[in-house]
Amino acid sequence: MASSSDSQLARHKSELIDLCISSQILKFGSFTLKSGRVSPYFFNAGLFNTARSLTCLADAFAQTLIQDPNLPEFDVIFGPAYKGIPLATLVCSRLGSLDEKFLDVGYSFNRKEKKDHGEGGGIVGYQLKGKRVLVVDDVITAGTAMREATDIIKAEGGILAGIVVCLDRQERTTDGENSAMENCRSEYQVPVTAIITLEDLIIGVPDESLKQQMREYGNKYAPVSKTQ
Ligand SMILES: O=P(O)(O)OC[C@H]1O[C@H](OP(=O)(O)OP(=O)(O)O)[C@H](O)[C@@H]1O
Ligand SMILES: O=C(O)c1cc(=O)[nH]c(=O)[nH]1
Repeated sequence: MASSSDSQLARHKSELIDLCISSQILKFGSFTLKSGRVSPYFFNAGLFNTARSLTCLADAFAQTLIQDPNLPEFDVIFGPAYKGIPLATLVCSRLGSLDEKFLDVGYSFNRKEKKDHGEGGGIVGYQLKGKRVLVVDDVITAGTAMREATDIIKAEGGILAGIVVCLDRQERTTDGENSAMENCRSEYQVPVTAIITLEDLIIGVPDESLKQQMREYGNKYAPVSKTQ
């Protein structure tokens, strides 16, 4: 069976894709997304649930961040609830162990429901006020979750520094013609990066009929510039 390591993808991408396929983090069927779109594939980052898979994910985030010539300076890594929470923790810890210049970088996440006892509030971890914030998340589809995350950062007095997601599904926003990633770039004017894209996933998926279903879905929700 061909694996994505036979392709031209960078090693950290192909290893991640192979893991997603072998661990069924990438699933096939019919899935209703946050946007209401019905997708024939689903990336379930909740299944990065072992030390082995988290190590692979941490490697992929770290490679992507460290190799990025446009990597912004940041003080805090923010992961939106829920699936962004372990990602922010993981990436913060991995960067600190790779380079001591990251040792004082903080991590933080929001609560989906505010807590009104104990320490209270909506943010756990490093406070964002006046800090340069890098957002990490599992997947971007129509960009709603990213807007919610950037609104939280703004409301907390943080300064958005950049965005890194594990998977860019390369879809357009629900209310426009541009890709959700492009929309973030132009709206926030910060570096916006993904470890892997739908195109990368299609390379890694061995089954021709699944590849075709992913292409058809991708075309249906592609940014308008890409469909012309
Ligand atoms: O770009 P979008 O169209 O917003 O879709 C992507 C978002 O949807 C999911 O979050 P969700 O809030 O569903 O789930 P979670 O609580 O499992 O993280 C996913 O984790 C992304 O954050
Ligand atoms: O758009 C979504 O809601 C979504 C897509 C996907 O592939 N994985 C996920 O967790 N959410």
